[in-house]
Amino acid sequence: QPETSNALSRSYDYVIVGSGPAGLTLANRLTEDPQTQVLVLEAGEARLDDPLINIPGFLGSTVGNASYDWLFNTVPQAHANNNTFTWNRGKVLGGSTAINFMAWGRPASNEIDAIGALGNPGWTGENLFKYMRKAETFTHPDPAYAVENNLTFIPSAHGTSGPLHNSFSKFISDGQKPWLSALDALGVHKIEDALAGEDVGAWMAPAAIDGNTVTRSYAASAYFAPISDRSNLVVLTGAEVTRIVSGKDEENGVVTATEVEFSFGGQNRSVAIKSGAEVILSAGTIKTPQLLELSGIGNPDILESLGIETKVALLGVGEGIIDQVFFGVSYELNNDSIVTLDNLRDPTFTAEALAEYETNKTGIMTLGVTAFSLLPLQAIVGDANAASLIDAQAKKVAEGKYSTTQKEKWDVIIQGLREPTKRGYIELVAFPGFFTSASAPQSGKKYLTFTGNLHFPFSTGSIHISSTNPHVQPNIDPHYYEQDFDLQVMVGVLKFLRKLGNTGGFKDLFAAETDPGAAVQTDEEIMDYIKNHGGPEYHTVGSAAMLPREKGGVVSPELKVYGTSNIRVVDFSVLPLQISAHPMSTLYGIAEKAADIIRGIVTV
Ligand SMILES: Cc1cc2nc3c(=O)[nH]c(=O)nc-3n(C[C@H](O)[C@H](O)[C@H](O)COP(=O)(O)OP(=O)(O)OC[C@H]3O[C@@H](n4cnc5c(N)ncnc54)[C@H](O)[C@@H]3O)c2cc1C
Repeated sequence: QPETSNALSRSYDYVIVGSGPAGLTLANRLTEDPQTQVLVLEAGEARLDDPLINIPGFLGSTVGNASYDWLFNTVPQAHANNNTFTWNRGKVLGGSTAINFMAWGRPASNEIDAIGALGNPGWTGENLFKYMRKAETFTHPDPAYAVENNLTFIPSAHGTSGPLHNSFSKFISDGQKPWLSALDALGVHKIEDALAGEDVGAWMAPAAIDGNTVTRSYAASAYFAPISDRSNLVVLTGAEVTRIVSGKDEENGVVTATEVEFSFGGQNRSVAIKSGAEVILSAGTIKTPQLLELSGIGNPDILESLGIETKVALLGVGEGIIDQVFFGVSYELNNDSIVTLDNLRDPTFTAEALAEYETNKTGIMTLGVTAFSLLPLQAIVGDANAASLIDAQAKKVAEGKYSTTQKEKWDVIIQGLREPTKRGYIELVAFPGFFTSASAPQSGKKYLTFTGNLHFPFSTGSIHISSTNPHVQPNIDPHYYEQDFDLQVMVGVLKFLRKLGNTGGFKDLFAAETDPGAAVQTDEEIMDYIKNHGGPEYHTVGSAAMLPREKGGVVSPELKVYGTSNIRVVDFSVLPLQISAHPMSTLYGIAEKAADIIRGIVTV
């Protein structure tokens, strides 16, 4: 942590807001040139030595803890029984990669091609995969362990020298082991490697765990710690950016950032943006649109109702957000000797597990989630039901009074739904422990939870400021289940998960379904369960979408905010469409690509 006054008396070529996977990737790559001066402003604190972050088995333990988590909330959701939902996000050096579940995945290549086809030249699956590989080093598993656990991979799909390390979990619970065979019995077949460009099927996934140190590999440990002594990089933690100050060229109307304001130690501070320098917003899907609006970039109606002068009228800021949702079905295991995360509710067990981890780097404290699958809708509800659901939704989209851009985005989902071998739609995961919320786990019992994750919801919402106070969170309104299609699909998913729980090795392992439990049977009861006990998957996109300006875009394919000369957005808010995978790998790839665009190594 540098002396603040020293840090602020220097002049910078890039001021990066937020130290998540995008912010720190950029900071690392841009400071490879010793002449380039970079400042990162991060609202959270650095916790590089924190065992709750670093030890994989503690996954989930910091979620909900205000020392690590922004703890945002949605507004009441009209189509989800008026419930509000907590949106957890990392407020710490490394952003959400410090608190996340470490699942390492990639979308199908054709999903990125579809984003390019919306009007973003240069954004293709092939090109972005190159950057995703650049970001990572994949440690091969021990061959015998790989055979025993069906851990397969295609070497060419993985990076060999990037900062972010990933590997297969060294611990797989016996509760998860029937995964591939039970899904196979239901017609969902194993694929060799879901990171190689096609991801429909079932697989055992790697996690963002360093294969050598067996610790979480995340933005701060991977992209910051190894280069923290670069004299041309300053990272200021506990610095919450509140606004970008800008000037406007009267002749061409282009806006140029001149200053970034932030609060630090209870005081208002600012850093000047010198001529030719840039501000890069990497504050994540919630805070990035908030900062744009507070800085006068957004919908004039919203800005002016709060007395904010409009610098750039961009109607797309905070619009078109898409949030993936999930719910769980939990089962009590009939064999108490199976080790799951439930064991960690027992302090004696945890102490022993930690000792084993410290000594041997084995046992449950090395755990990553591992058992994944991605299914087309047809595999969930059958061909005929899928066809009639899709046809009805396609008709609704074609005939509805929606904007042309909205229809174009939804048409991409519909086309994907009609190509079940190319595009997955629902992710299923086997989580080794109790991971539902309708009831509480019982002491001494072990559980396995299946999650059903809707990766391409039609429901689309917004994030906008409701106050000029930067410390007041914006109104987050994802419009969960506004499109009834999403809910109908999720009902089918719950029924499918129950079928899975009654299949093969799982049937023999499960004593009883805990949540939702036998009392929940009719479609109405299932819908209520999903609305009351499902929740966000923490993967929101779209609040500063990369699209042509006339389509409601906020940033260009170079990730430059339209109407500005020196403000970019590089984070998950730029994606105009959802992807089928957990975001991290894609995000590191986007930031690696952005670094090359910014340095002029590639044009897009
Ligand atoms: C609980 C949870 C579990 C997840 N599990 C997985 C998983 O298993 N696999 C996976 O791939 N992805 C997972 N994700 C998602 C993944 O971590 C995020 O998609 C990704 O980190 C988003 O990156 P980002 O840079 O857009 O934002 P973030 O990672 O959220 O980073 C934004 C950073 O900006 C900072 N910031 C925000 N506002 C300001 C401000 N005004 N001033 C200064 N700093 C600011 C924040 O504190 C934060 O450090 C999970 C996320 C969560 C929350």
